[in-house]
Amino acid sequence: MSVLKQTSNRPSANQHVYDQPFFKNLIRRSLNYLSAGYPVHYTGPSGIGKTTLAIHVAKQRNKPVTLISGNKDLTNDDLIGAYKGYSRKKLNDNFVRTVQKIEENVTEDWVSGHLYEAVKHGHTLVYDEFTRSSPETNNLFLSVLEEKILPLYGSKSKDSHIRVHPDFRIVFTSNPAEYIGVYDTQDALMDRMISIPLHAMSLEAEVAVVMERTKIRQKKAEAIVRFVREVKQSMDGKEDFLSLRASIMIADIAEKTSVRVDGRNEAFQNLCLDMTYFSVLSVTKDEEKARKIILDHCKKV
Ligand SMILES: Nc1ncnc2c1ncn2[C@@H]1O[C@H](COP(=O)(O)OP(=O)(O)OP(=O)(O)O)[C@@H](O)[C@H]1O
Repeated sequence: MSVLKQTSNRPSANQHVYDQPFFKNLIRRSLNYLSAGYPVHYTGPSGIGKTTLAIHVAKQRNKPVTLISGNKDLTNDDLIGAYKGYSRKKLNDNFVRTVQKIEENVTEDWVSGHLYEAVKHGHTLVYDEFTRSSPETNNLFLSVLEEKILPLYGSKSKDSHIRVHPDFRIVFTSNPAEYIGVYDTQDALMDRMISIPLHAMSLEAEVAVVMERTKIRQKKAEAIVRFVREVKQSMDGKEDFLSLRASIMIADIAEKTSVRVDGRNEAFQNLCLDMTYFSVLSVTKDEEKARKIILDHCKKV
């Protein structure tokens, strides 16, 4: 689990990607839902920008942002907190030389969980890939969303719960249920959030992201994005294969290692092959065909 705390709302590097009408509208709606008290949930295939968008939206609320990544090992102790470790106090009273009195005090120390802190102090929580955590762990969120309390189950705390701060909000993200390592989402939890399906970005938005992330020039970024999209299209446009990350990696490596972005350049062909071959092969299952598809599209660059 990772936690990110952010108090400032500096304009982020990806600001101009989100200035596009599609994102502007989506971000405005999301902020409205959050301010009305509803959690927002972005769902969609891997690598289309859900986490980046969720963090961007969360930052817009001008409250500290806490990021929790869902995983099967996430426990109530991680979320709520627990008494861990020991503090030991030893008093050696040797005032009278012949008499020795030793007093020992052992206490457990409370370590707050990330959800506890976020709920208590009114953070905006980004719960990334929440369906990778077990449904038992996610049950905690039912009480948080419905009763506005965080129950302190099994924490040995003398309090049974803490109240949710009125500013506390959650932005969830998830991959579709057919992904490996994803649990079925509980209807009760889904019922309490506003789920917005995200699909691949427009060409312009993808080019803007690639330029943002790699500082590559627009023409080269566009050529790379087009190449990846065309390969994807030749696989019936399967959404969850060859994400934006492939374009970012090709552009990044081409920039850092001075590979000329040109379909006739063998080094660029090899780069395109290395970045996409495994994904294409996983769909075609035919090595020759996979190579041909990639090289045919690469040579058009
Ligand atoms: N608006 C943006 N500005 C800059 N980079 C972006 C933007 N959106 C996405 N990216 C980059 O695209 C890549 C994929 O984005 P992200 O991790 O947010 O996708 P995701 O849908 O959450 O993926 P996953 O489901 O695999 O976690 C990352 O490298 C991210 O930094």
